[in-house]
Amino acid sequence: MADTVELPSRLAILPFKNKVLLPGAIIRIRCTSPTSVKLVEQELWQREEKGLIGILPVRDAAAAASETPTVSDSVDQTSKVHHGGSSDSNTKVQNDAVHWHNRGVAARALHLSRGVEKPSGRVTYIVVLEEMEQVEHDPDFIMLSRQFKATAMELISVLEQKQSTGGRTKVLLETVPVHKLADIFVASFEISFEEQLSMLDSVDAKVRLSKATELSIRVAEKITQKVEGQLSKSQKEFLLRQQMKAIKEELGDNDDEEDDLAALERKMQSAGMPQNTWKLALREFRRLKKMQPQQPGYNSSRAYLELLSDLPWQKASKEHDLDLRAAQERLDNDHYGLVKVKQRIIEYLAVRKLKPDARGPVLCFVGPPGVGKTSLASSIAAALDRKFVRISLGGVKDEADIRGHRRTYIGSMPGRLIDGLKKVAVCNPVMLLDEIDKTGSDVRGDPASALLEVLDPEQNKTFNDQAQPIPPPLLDRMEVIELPGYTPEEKLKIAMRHLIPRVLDQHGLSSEFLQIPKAMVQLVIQRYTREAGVRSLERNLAALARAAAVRVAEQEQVVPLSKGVEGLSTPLLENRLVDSAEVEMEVIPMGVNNRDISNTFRITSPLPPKFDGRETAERVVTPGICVGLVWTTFGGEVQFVEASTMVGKGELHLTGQLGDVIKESAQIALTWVRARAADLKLTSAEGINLLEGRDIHIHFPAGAIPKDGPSAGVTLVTALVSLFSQRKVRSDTAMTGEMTLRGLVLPVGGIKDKILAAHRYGIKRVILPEKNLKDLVEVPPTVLANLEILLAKRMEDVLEQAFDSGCPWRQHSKL
Ligand SMILES: Nc1ncnc2c1ncn2[C@@H]1O[C@H](COP(=O)(O)OP(=O)(O)OP(=O)(O)O)[C@@H](O)[C@H]1O
Repeated sequence: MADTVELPSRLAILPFKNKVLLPGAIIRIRCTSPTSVKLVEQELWQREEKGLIGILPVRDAAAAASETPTVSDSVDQTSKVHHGGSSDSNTKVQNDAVHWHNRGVAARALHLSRGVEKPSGRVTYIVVLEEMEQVEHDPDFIMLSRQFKATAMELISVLEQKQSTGGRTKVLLETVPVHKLADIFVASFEISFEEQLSMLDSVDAKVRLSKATELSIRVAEKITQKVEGQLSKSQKEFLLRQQMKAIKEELGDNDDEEDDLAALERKMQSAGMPQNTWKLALREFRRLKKMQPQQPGYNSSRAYLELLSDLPWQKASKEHDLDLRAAQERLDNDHYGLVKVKQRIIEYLAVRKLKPDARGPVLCFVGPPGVGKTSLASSIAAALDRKFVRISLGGVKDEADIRGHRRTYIGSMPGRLIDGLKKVAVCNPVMLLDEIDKTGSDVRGDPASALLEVLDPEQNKTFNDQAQPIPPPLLDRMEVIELPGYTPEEKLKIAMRHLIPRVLDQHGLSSEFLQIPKAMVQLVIQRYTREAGVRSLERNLAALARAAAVRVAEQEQVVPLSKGVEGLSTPLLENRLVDSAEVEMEVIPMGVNNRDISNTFRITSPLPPKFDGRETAERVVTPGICVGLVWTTFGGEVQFVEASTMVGKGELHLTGQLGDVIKESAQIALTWVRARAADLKLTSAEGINLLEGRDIHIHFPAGAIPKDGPSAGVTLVTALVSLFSQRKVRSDTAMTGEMTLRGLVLPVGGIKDKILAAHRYGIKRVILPEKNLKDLVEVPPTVLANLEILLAKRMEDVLEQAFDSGCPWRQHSKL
């Protein structure tokens, strides 16, 4: 820092061409003109102590041309002016043409060196000058200085991001008195001559400080603009923040950022994090406090801490003493049937009651849609008096969706499980991970492995699964509970006891207003739905309720109506069922304005029902078509197989959504039939051997359900034999089973579901592998009573049963 010195009343003036020595700055100049050399010699060189000199800017001729008379080329002249005076350049200068600025600074020579140019022998001086300045003690000045220092720090950070120049400048910040920094900074900026002059003209150091702050912000902005893309946005933000900060400080407002951080800290403290998490959070918080909001990582660090504070570390649903009877009642009230499943749940609850900290099982519900997997999970939650959260994993391909992103990743988000916990806001919910089988894996990692970690440790979770491949190690951690499809009788009971009351309630109706008779529900089940679960049934019932709601609402407005009013017999339910129906419904008396306004009515829709039990008969009209029973993600399904043939090279073509296993089965079937072609004497109506020089095309037409699995073997052979022998298979018969190349019929899975499907389609006869006999115990007797079950050991047995007149094989072969 320059010492404070008494300035002499007269000072020699050195002109400074197009440059300004700003207060606080240090500058190195080279004096070459005879006048300035003389001045330096007199005023500085020949003195013993460090000399003082005045520095006054002068305008270059070109720069001044537009506004002032031409100045001499050589402005390197000296003049004597009163220090600090605002002497008028027009009156005091020797040469009128020179455009002297009216304000300058007093400078002290820090260093002098003399040189002699060769060969001219001209003497030159190099002078290092420092502006002399008085130290201020004004509190406002000190405040402004500090404010400037903060801005300077920010500017340095911006510079650091651009280039690594921070080190030296930072040292400057530490060592140079704050009030001088402004001048030094401004002196180093690339600003216009005019701006420099304006700085110089600000004699008041406080004004200079404010100007310097402003300039620093502008310079930072300029740099920011130069820095490409995304950075510019964050830095602009920073600049705005700085400006806001400066304004706030000016107004004496509290700093927002600090307030925010203080609030975050309070939130963290009250979140009740466990010790190790708390330590981690605290470390992160300290890091955050040191960061500038525009700094990369600030936002993600903050979001992370916010999330940690938001998680329900301590908040739990209160655990009541488990009342097993009440839990059983609850499960029974919510769900019809599902005896085994409910029993398993009660067992689990009993174990929990005896050993509350026991590691609970992860239950994995497997079954077709609409069989109550989700609602059962929510019942478990209700029975446990806990909150319920359903997390859909369908379509998750990225491990980060489960595990969460790395915190430092831009736009990072917590995983779905943590997100679920945050939403449910308690730490002990019943969590349903829905559609776990629908997760896939790709380059972004394997969600299943992340799930494995999640499910392995102490947590009790309920799992919803639709029986597509789940990696074995993951499946290993779960207890699989199957929920098969329902029989029509079970569906009827579910509808009467559960679905109808719920649907009515959802539509603002009650059984007082609307009664849907049993026969009608049966009709809906048989003719309008063909599903393993009850979702479509529920939708149809809801459609009826909506129709009734409209009518009830209309009646409320258009009263009074007497009994038997014609208006009510209009096609109320037309188009209300999924595809309309011929149904009867009763709206029983209800009171509106104390009057009975309703009655019974009948609706007849001209539209045919969706399913009428004739479908299989209609489809199995030509040879080559056969009815198979398959297992898909929708439970058991009836599947039509169509085989046809055309001239070709004996190739096999398969179409439909098929898996590899079915393709293999088709190859085996064809090989088997070919091997027996001679015995079968398979010829077309025209007497051509159908296997010679012909391509075979097999198509699986129904729906867009991907089919895989081996259970189509016998169906494929039957379809081929039917095609080649040109004989129709029985349309009331469906079959399932795999077979070997030698014709042995092998058992297959999903028998119960397949039989339920056959029953839904109105099929009367089912051909099963003999070894599947044991599976029939699972099939409800009401369903079995309506079916003829035929057991097959060899392929010939199947063929024997599939055709009206016995096996074409037997007719043709000697076997
Ligand atoms: N046994 C039952 N008793 C009473 N209601 C049932 C029963 N089974 C299913 N439901 C009802 O059927 C509807 C569909 O069930 P839910 O949504 O739980 O099926 P889901 O098996 O989870 O289907 P998805 O696999 O497609 O999610 C729900 O309203 C549910 O309450």
